[in-house]
Amino acid sequence: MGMLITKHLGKVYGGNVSYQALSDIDLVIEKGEFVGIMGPSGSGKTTLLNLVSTIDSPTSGEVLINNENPHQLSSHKLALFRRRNLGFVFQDFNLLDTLTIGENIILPLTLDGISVKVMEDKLKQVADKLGITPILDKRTYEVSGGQRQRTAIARAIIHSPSLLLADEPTGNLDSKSSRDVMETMETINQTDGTTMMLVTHDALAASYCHRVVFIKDGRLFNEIHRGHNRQLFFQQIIDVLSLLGGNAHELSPLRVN
Ligand SMILES: Nc1ncnc2c1ncn2[C@@H]1O[C@H](COP(=O)(O)OP(=O)(O)OP(=O)(O)O)[C@@H](O)[C@H]1O
Repeated sequence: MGMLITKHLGKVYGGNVSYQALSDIDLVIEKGEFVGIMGPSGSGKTTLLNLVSTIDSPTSGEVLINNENPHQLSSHKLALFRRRNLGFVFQDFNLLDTLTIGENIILPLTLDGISVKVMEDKLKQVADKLGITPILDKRTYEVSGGQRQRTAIARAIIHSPSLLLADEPTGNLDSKSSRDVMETMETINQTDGTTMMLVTHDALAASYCHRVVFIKDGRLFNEIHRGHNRQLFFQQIIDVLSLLGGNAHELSPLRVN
C-alpha cells in the first residue's frame, strides 16, 4: 500500500487555449521511499508537485496521501491536513528575513499553539540533526545558501510530516552546498523514515534518491532505481536525460558527481 498514490492523474490548464500539462499519471511512492522526479523543461514536474501538495487541483484522476484524498477536504480540513502531513522545501528557501534562523524553524509550530518548552525542545533536536545549532540566533542574510536551505529543511520537518516535498532544493546552491543539503535529506530519510518526493533538474541531487521517475510531455516516460553505487546511478540518470533530449541549457546545471 503506497503512502502516496496518484491514479490517472491529469491536469488541463484553462485560459484562452487550454493546455494538457499532465496525462494519466499512475505513481505509487511507498512509505520511507525517496523519489526524484525529472524531465525536460515544461514536461509537467511542477504541475505534478502542485497537485500532490494540494497547491493546485487535478482536472482528472486522484491523489491519495495516507489513503486520504486531500482534494476532497473542506478548506479548513485541508489546511490541517497539510500542516500535519506535508512539509515543503523550495528552491528560494522562502525564509522570513525579519526573523532569526531559530524563529523561522519554529514558525509552523506556533500555528498549532504548542507550548514554548515543547517548541524549544523540538528546535534543539532538529537543529542538532541539521548541524545548524550555532546559527540559530543569526538572521537569514547572515548565513550561507546551504545553511539557509538546511534551515528551510528544518522548518519543513519540525512537525514530523509523513511526506516531504521539495522543488529544486539545490537550484540556488553551489555544488558543495548541494551535496551537503542532499546528504542532509538522505540522513533524514534514513533516520526518520520520512517519505520524500523531489523535483529537480540536477542529476547530482537526483542521484541521492532511491528511484528517479522521468516525465516527458506530461506523461510518465521511464523510471530507474538506485543500487548501492550512487556514482553509477548518477551516470544512469545522465543517460536517460540525454535520451529524453531537451535543450542544452536544461542540462547545464549538471554537476560532476
Ligand atoms: N498556470 C498555467 N497555465 C497554463 N499553462 C501552464 C500553467 N502552468 C504551467 N503551464 C504549462 O504546463 C506545462 C508544464 O509546466 P510545468 O511548470 O509543470 O513544467 P516543469 O516540468 O516543471 O518545467 P520546468 O522544469 O521548466 O520548471 C508547460 O508547458 C507550462 O507552460
